[in-house]
Amino acid sequence: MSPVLVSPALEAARGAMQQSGVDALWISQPANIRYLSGFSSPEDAKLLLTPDAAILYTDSRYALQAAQEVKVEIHIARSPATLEHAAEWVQGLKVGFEAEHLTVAGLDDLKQYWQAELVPLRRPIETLRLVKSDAEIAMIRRAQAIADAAYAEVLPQIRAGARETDLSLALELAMRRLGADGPSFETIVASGERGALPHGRASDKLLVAGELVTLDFGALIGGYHSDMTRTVPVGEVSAELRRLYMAVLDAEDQAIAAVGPGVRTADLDALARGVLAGHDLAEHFTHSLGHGVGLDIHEGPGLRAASDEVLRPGMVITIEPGVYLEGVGGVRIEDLLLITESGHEVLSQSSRARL
Ligand SMILES: CSCC[C@H](N)C(=O)N1CCC[C@H]1C(=O)O
Repeated sequence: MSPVLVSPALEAARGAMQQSGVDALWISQPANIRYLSGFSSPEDAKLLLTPDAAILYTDSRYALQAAQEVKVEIHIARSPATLEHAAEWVQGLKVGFEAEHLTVAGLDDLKQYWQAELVPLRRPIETLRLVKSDAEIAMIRRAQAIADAAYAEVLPQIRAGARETDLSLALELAMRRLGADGPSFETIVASGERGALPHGRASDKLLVAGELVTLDFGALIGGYHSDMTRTVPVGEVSAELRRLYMAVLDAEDQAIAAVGPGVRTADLDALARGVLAGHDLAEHFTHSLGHGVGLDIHEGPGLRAASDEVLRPGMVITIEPGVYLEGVGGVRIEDLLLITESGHEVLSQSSRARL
């Protein structure tokens, strides 16, 4: 039996377990496993949490790494031996599982190997991750500072003739050199008409004078992400592109000014959409205003119409309005914000272009 664990995250998870009316939790979502155990290769692990045990299951490739990183009990095995071992712990219990992360085959396996009542739960651990601890905020702050520094290094290279992939590589190299474990996600560099692709991966296209280029990137440290976007003119741009840019800047400014504890995320999304409607651009804002950032690049709270979430101090969110016009291009400006007791702090420090 593992020692009684006092990690705040595990304690909170046990609280969530009780509230959901289950005796144990079977965790398969990688960021949730990392959050609860500290294991840095959670894609190849599972976690079982009972009232008096926490067991990380991983395979022999990670035996040493797990012993170095993890404070909970470790069991080295591959499925189905994993499930056979866990079966002894869950016998006769009500076991919650993550409905959004267990495959149909995974659930079949649990039914085959366990004599337990299986209870689907929605986001049992993600809910705990919404509000970050001071240590988590420090990691995200560092990741963002690295992304800002990398952007400052690469900015002079954003000029006519530069290749999108060279800019993405330069950003990723600079972030690694500055201490990142890697990029947060595949860096987006979308210039000219490609700017109409919200997730336009860097291509071999060369930047042309008169275009806008959107760069969306982040750094990863200790599993924590940062996320920011800048749209930059390549030389002089047309009055139409300038109009698009100023409209998005206006939407971002107004949304950021409204961010604070107690604010409904759906209201922020509506506010930004309203600003863009005032510029006749609402139909071109085709995604949500933003999202939480932490161990996952996209996590709660969602800043979208269908969300009923309310901002709380300690949440880290993006504000990222954008407009996308096929055949013309696009603009997105994104900053990373920490919700504080009195309002917010903008964590991303890079200046935005003023056209
Ligand atoms: C592939 S991760 C993309 C990160 C980016 N900052 C982002 O979150 N978005 C870009 C377009 C909208 C938004 C999204 O919802 O993906």
